[in-house]
Formats: sequence, structure tokens, C-alpha cells
Amino acid sequence: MTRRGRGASGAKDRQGRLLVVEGLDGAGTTTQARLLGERLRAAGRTAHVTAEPSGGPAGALIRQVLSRRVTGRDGRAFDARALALLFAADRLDHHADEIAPKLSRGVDVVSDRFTLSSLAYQGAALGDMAWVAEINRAAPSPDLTVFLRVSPRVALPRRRAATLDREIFEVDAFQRRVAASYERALEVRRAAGDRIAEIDGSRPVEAVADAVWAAVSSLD
Ligand SMILES: Nc1ncnc2c1ncn2[C@@H]1O[C@H](COP(=O)(O)OP(=O)(O)O)[C@@H](O)[C@H]1O
Ligand SMILES: Cc1cn([C@H]2C[C@H](O)[C@@H](COP(=O)(O)OP(=O)(O)O)O2)c(=O)[nH]c1=O
Repeated sequence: MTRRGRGASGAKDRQGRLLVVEGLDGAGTTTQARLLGERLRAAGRTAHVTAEPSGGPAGALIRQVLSRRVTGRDGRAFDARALALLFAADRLDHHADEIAPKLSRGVDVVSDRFTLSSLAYQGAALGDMAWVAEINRAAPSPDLTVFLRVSPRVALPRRRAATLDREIFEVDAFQRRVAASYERALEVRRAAGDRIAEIDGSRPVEAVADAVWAAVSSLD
């Protein structure tokens, strides 16, 4: 029987860390989230890699909207504010149901996207980042956000090379608006006290992974 708050070794059980990877479509967030999980495990940490939209029920509905399998009535676009609320709902469910239980057991959680994505994408779609911040106010702040800075000119061809189906946000003009929106969102979250590392995502995969690892290692 271990004393509350201490593991069998007597060492203080440490809370896992929420580490978020952010960037435009094609910035390499999925790749870098996966590689960060591998490096954490190689360094002896337990790590869980996840993503938003999550694999939960709200995330499933979001993916249907993104791929146009679900639209508004008469095939019109799904309401953008309703979609913002779905992302916020998915985030709360994702955190409560998947992330928080792992953090409390000392597992590091790497999430491919989190609140910053909503500020950037829905902020660009709605032109109302303050409202998007408000509906996401209950979501926790990550221990570290890694923002992969890649220009749309570089990111979009990568995304095109990787997938055939065009999701609703994968439009060059919108991605350029999201890139500008991310810059404002970074300022908003930094002002709120978030720890954010900006990394040049245009370099080769392993060089980016090294820079991500250096940012995470600076937390220790
Ligand atoms: N640093 C990089 N340099 C070149 N290609 C990359 C790099 N990072 C990812 N890719 C490639 O770009 C495509 C999109 O990568 P992915 O990680 O899925 O991006 P995202 O999740 O940000 O859309 C994939 O084919 C991936 O192999
Ligand atoms: C998490 C999140 C993602 N998105 C967008 C970013 C992407 O264009 C899209 C899906 O995310 P993405 O990372 O591309 O998932 P997948 O690789 O499985 O397609 O949703 C938002 O608009 N708001 C959010 O809060």
C-alpha cells in the first residue's frame, strides 16, 4: 500500500505533462507528435500521443463535417459557429475522458492540436477570436505548446502530397488567413501565460524533431 501521492518507490508521483504540437495543415504536426512520443519513451517516460479532432463522439462528428459527409440543410456548409462549439466540446470531452486520467498517472500526453488550433482556424473563419477564446475558456493550458512555423507555400504541397481528399479548410486562400490568424493567436495565448516554443518546421523531419525535443527538454 503506497502512501497517497507517492509511488511504490516512495518517489513523489509526478504529474504527466500536456505537450501540444500546432501548425498549419502540412506543417508536420502529426509527424512531430508521433516522433515526440517515441523520443519521450526512449528517454524512459511513459507517453500517450493523441490528436484533435479526437477519437471521441464529438471528434467523429467533426470529421464528418470536415470531409463534407455532414453538411447543413440542403447541402449548405455546416454553421461555422456551431463547428467552433463542436471543437470546444470535443476538447473538453477529450481532456476529461482521455488526457486528464493519463496526466494524473504521470503519463506525458502529446496532442496533435489543442486550443490554439481553434483560435487560429475558427478565429480566421469567424473573424471573432475573442468569442472562440471564451468558448474554450474551460480548457486547461498545455505545459508546452510547440508551434511549427511553415509558410502555406511550403505546407500546402506537403498536405496535397499526403492526402487526396480535400477537407473544408484545405483551401490555399483560407490557409493563408489561418497563417496570419495563428500569429495573433500566439500573442493571445502568450499574454495568457502559455509557454510556447516556435520552431522552423520547414527543415528536414529529423532536424525539426531535434528542435522539438530541445524545447521539451528545457521543461525539466
Ligand atoms: N519536415 C518535413 N519535411 C518534409 N516533409 C514533411 C516534413 N514533415 C512532414 N512532412 C510530410 O508532409 C506530409 C504531411 O505531414 P503531417 O505530419 O501529416 O502534417 P500535418 O499533420 O501538419 O498536416 C506527410 O507526407 C509528411 O511525411
Ligand atoms: C483541433 C482543431 C482542428 N481544426 C482543423 C485543422 C485541420 O484543417 C482539421 C483537421 O485537423 P488535422 O490535424 O488535419 O486532422 P487530420 O490530419 O486527421 O485531418 O481541423 C480546427 O479548425 N479547429 C480545431 O480546434
